[in-house]
Amino acid sequence: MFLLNLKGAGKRFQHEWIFRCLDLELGPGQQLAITGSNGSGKSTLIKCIAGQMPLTEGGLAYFKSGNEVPAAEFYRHIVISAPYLELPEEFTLKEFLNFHFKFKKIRENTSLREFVDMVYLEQALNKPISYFSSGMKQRLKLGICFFSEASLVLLDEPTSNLDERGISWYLEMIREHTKHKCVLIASNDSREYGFCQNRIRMEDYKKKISL
Ligand SMILES: Nc1ncnc2c1ncn2[C@@H]1O[C@H](COP(=O)(O)OP(=O)(O)OP(=O)(O)O)[C@@H](O)[C@H]1O
Repeated sequence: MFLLNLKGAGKRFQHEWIFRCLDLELGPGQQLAITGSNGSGKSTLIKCIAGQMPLTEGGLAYFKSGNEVPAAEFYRHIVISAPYLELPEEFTLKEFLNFHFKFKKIRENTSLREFVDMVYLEQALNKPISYFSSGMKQRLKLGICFFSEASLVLLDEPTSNLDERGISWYLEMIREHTKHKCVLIASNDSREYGFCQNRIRMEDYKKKISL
């Protein structure tokens, strides 16, 4: 059993509060859409939850089987796909997958062969990632999220660079492969998050301070 808990969370850059007073509690099988206009702080919140950026105030905690996970161990339970995260371009797909799945276990009963079929990259196994199209890179980033063993899946703009087939594929993957995970989606496109039971708008957590 996994639990993500944010209490009174706030983030400020210099003098500007991006969000404040944000409380969240999410567990397995729950999906949260983080919506808001450009620059409202969706990616900033995702980065804070991923442990890539510290909160300015408030608390962030993960619990696994009732025990709090130490901050230094968060990354073991999290997978993230975001436009600002780069893939190692000099690796071939095969080299990258062998490397990645050394650190994050591939989902039980899934082989590398099945993985590449699922993300329809079977023709690209020996191709350097630098030669991938932007859609191929996006399917790889998302596939890593869907097929790694992790309780918390963070997706920032998940269908960017995907065509209609890719978007249908994304929705099917979400349906079939995230049932018992906690999924957070930062997005402005309702097709990406229409299925989420929980939604927040970043504007509701914006409080500027005057100095
Ligand atoms: N490292 C940083 N230092 C200072 N300001 C930052 C930093 N990162 C983000 N910001 C600012 O925080 C605000 C929120 O940015 P963020 O990227 O989180 O928004 P967003 O909702 O994801 O936007 P978009 O929909 O355009 O992707 C913006 O005003 C941005 O300029």
